[in-house]
Amino acid sequence: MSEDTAPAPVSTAVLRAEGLVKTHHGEGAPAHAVRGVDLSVARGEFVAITGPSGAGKSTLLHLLGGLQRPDEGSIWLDGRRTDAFSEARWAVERRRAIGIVFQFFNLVSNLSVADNVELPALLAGVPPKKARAERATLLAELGLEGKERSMPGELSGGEQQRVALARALVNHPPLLLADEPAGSLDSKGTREVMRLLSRFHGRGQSIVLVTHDARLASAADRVISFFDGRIADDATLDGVPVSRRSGISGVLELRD
Ligand SMILES: Nc1ncnc2c1ncn2[C@@H]1O[C@H](COP(=O)(O)OP(=O)(O)OP(=O)(O)O)[C@@H](O)[C@H]1O
Repeated sequence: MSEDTAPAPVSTAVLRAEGLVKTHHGEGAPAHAVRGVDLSVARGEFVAITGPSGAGKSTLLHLLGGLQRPDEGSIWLDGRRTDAFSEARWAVERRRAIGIVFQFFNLVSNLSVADNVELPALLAGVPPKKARAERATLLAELGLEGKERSMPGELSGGEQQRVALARALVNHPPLLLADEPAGSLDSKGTREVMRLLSRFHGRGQSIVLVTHDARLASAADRVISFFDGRIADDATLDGVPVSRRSGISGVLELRD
């Protein structure tokens, strides 16, 4: 059996990482952004990762989503080992298994709202008619009916983030990664994002959310405090450390 097809150590985990290390080599001293992270996220779980600026939160999320490569460590996504994937294989995997939303939406500015949402479905091989139907359902659900023909620049920040959410979810990925999704929104937009994340979570969507915002983090059912490249604390919102809940010290086996 190749490493690629070997089963993940915890079969209920939608995401599992072991021994992740990432150092950035830019100008000046190397930045040890992620210094040895073990993490397991159960299917249907909503995990918030908080911590001070520069702690390494975004780097960790980028590693988990294949947007950056770890220097060391292993990642399993929905049962498949992904850390040795090529760029092309990662691109396919992201379309299938991960939705990602960012602070600044990253919509394609010269495509309409409808096309932005349909594009990932079409790229994944979904028939055009089905992609249109998925898009229509999601945009209606997200309160964006009537905006299909708008261009992203014609929408408010909150509306653009809702389009980004629709685009991230159009292929029904097992995992949604969100990096400061309300970071550029006002309080109304923040509440809206929080409500939507909670709603999708309520339907079983697994979510990993990086945020500075304690209000957003409070929508999650587990909060990881990240500090200096490491997990400093990991607890469910009822205050139970995840290691104690699972009966395993260190890391992190979650629910059945
Ligand atoms: N591409 C890069 N090249 C060089 N250094 C980087 C790069 N990306 C991040 N870093 C550095 O790695 C460290 C962790 O950054 P990261 O963005 O992951 O932290 P963060 O916790 O998400 O911070 P913030 O909350 O401010 O976004 C910082 O010291 C940062 O300057």
